[in-house]
Amino acid sequence: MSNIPADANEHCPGPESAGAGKAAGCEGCPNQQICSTQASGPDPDLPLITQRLDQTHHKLLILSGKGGVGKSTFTAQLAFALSQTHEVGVVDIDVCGPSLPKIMGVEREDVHRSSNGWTPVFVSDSLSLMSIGFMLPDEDAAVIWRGPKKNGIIKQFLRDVDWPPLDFMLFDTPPGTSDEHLSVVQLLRDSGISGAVILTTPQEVALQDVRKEIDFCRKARVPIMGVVENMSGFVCPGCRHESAIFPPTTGGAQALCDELGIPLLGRIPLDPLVGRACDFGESFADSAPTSPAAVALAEIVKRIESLV
Ligand SMILES: Nc1ncnc2c1ncn2[C@@H]1O[C@H](COP(=O)(O)OP(=O)(O)OP(=O)(O)O)[C@@H](O)[C@H]1O
Repeated sequence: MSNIPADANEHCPGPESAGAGKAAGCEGCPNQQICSTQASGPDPDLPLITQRLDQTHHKLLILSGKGGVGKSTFTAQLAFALSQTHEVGVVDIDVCGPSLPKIMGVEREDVHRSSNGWTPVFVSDSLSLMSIGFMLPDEDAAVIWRGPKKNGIIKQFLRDVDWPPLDFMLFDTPPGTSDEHLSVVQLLRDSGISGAVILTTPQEVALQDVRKEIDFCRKARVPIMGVVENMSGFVCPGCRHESAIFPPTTGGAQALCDELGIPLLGRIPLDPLVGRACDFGESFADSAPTSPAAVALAEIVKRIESLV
């Protein structure tokens, strides 16, 4: 069977078999968890998703091991930057903590339905967003859903949304490796994921979790585009002196990337203007184009464009 992972156990029954993840031969296999949580047999909706996304060129997952390292902020700012020259769609699959409507300045918008499906919310002519945040009765409403329901809404975002032709589709994910990650990997199995960008901060505790994300990508066969180190030093807006707020005691993301042979895409400093831009739903490349964070982001955007 061609779709048996290279690192699977010798007696792998096949990731789409009824016994996937549960058969005796699966014991101790590095892919056991991924296989046991997916439904057996190919999802009948995969051809519909592939058809919906056949005008979408590059699909990028934005991942992080820890929460609060700036994944949604980075996704939004990357989307703003790419949309200057490309058509960009963003899918917020952080189902229980959707923050992109606010960070992208469209929190009061509604999703409309037409005969072609749901219309995503347009942040600008070249930037659209789909998030469960648009469907909640109020901004304080909690989404408390188990895996199958999360899988259902992610599927709807891919199968039922009338996405325009896109150069980039970015997926903002929850921290860690959970139901949402497994769902998106399975749902994009046929249409393909171009790569994953992994966000971290310089502390060892965050870097340890990056190793888990890398392991997940390798098991799920998602190409790793590289790592972005966020909150990497603080440049004082007054004297421009750079301080290490989170000192990289073990060498930070650079040492980890060197060890694992993964590109470090760049380092974004802590910058109060970033927090401000998020609170106001703005692009900080527009609101503070000469700030160290905006300059660092621009370099990362160039690297990502060169890697796809
Ligand atoms: N480089 C930065 N400089 C200053 N503030 C930042 C920077 N990056 C992110 N922030 C701030 O850090 C906070 C957390 O960011 P964000 O919500 O993007 O993290 P997250 O990784 O998506 O969190 P979660 O995974 O829990 O959703 C936000 O208030 C954001 O404005």
